[in-house]
Amino acid sequence: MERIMDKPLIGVVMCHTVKDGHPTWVLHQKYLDAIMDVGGVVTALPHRPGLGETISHRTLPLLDGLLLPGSPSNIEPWRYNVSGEESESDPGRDELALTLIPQALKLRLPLLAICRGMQELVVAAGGTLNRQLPSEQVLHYADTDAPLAEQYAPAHPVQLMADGQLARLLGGARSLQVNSLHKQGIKDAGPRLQAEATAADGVIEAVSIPDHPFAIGVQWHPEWRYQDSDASSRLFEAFINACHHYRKEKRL
Ligand SMILES: N[C@@H](CCC(=O)NCCCC(=O)O)C(=O)O
Repeated sequence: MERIMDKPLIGVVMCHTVKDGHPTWVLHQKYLDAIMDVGGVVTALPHRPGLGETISHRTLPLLDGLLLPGSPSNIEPWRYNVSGEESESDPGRDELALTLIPQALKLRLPLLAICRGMQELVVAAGGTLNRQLPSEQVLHYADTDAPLAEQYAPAHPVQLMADGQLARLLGGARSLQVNSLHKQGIKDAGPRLQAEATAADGVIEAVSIPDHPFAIGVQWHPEWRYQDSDASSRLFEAFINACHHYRKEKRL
């Protein structure tokens, strides 16, 4: 039987919002359930502008993995050298995520980045975002008034790169139907990232850092009813396996 101390500890970056006038931390339970179901334990990472570096340095040594979840908020465009205002921002999250990611990459700490999280991985790795994806060829954004099951239903296919990390991890799959709840997306993945999946309009929908044990970002939401999808289950299991491995190596 697995001992308590053998379970990998996964840090999950929180989202900040204002609810009924109260500054509030939010995180959909589905992200935490997926991690705990496959054998991890989670610790929430709230943040504050100005404290990103400190939080990063104090928490990373304790972690065996990092999950960057989705969020309705957007990364402020100045973070990738684009001018303009961002009305749906979460500056503390930008700061923490963009501090944690380079350090996690250096430590070879496993990292799974979902939707906004994948966009953070792109920006941290020197890439840029398209702030408003076109929707003529592929509809990337679901109607937020629709029932959740409809919003998170498979929306379009992505082609997986042959011999890519993701394709390998998904048992050699060549394509995948994915849900789609993002208005922004990758414009230029930058020099460090490997494209792992692409939508029919050419938008890169999944990336990885080559030569890293597990640094994968997906633009879709594998955590949504992950048990019903072989691909999503495999992704979370592979992530936790990498976290187990990291933990073991760290303790040697
Ligand atoms: N705001 C960004 C990122 C989109 C995103 O992360 N959506 C998540 C929706 C809520 C969830 O299920 O966690 C964009 O619009 O591109």
